[in-house]
Amino acid sequence: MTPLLFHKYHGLGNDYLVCHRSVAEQLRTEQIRILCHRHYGVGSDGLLIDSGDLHQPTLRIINPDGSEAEKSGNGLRIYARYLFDIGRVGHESFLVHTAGGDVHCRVHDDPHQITVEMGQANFSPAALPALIDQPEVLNYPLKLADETILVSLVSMGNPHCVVLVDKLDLALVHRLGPQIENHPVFPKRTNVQLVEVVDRTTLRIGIWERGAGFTMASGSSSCAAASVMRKLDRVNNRVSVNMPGGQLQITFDDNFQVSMSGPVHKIASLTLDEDCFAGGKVAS
Ligand SMILES: N[C@@H](CCC[C@H](N)C(=O)O)C(=O)O
Repeated sequence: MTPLLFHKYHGLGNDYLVCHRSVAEQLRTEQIRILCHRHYGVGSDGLLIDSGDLHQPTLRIINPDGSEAEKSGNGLRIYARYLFDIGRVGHESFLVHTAGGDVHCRVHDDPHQITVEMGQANFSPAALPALIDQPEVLNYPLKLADETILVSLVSMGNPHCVVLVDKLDLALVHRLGPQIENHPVFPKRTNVQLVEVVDRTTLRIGIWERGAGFTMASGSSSCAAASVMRKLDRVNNRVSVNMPGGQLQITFDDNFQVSMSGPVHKIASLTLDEDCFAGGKVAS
């Protein structure tokens, strides 16, 4: 049996455990839930699985509820830094395969700083998917249990539902997040962002992640929120996105190709004790 070796990193407080495919293959979904649990396990906002392919880095992203995500912005920055730390890449730009599309990553001279070319923001609801028969969904009235809110949809390779608010209130993120995440219009659920426009170069966002809940930061959410605000002409093509965990820089070209830059820090390398899986059961 391969030792259960993990490497823990965070990007602005959005924390992930990274492991090799041979380690992940030993884990059942229920065990991943325990591993990511903050009391029964090591605790993380998800698991990043490295294919170990020396020629073509390939990343799988597992949410803490055991579901699989197509893409993750902070996950990609962390994966890039992990590949740098183990000597598989240097400072040159390199390609990573994800289920949500190929991206280019670059570790800066200061290896805490990483840029990911996240690909093109896709405003078609079919891309999320969302069951709304329109070419694009901007400020669409979505009916919730007790209210109707205006939402805008975008796929960054993974699904996002963006809600523009006058003033960001994190309690509202906790109240609306799970309702929107699990709304029947989203057959594969969705990530959710509440967005306050501070000015044409600055956003504040609160995030509710699919399969993870409230998180301190999210890279794909920052790209999604900035893309929708760009589409609505509320921001310029360079935007600072502020989250409870800190700030990411997002830039666009004229075709909505999105670039994201921000920090990553390593927390620890650790070997999991199998006893971890004997002591807890996490609700699915
Ligand atoms: N934290 C991530 C997003 C992770 C995946 C997401 N929960 C999903 O299910 O799509 C980020 O930084 O982008």
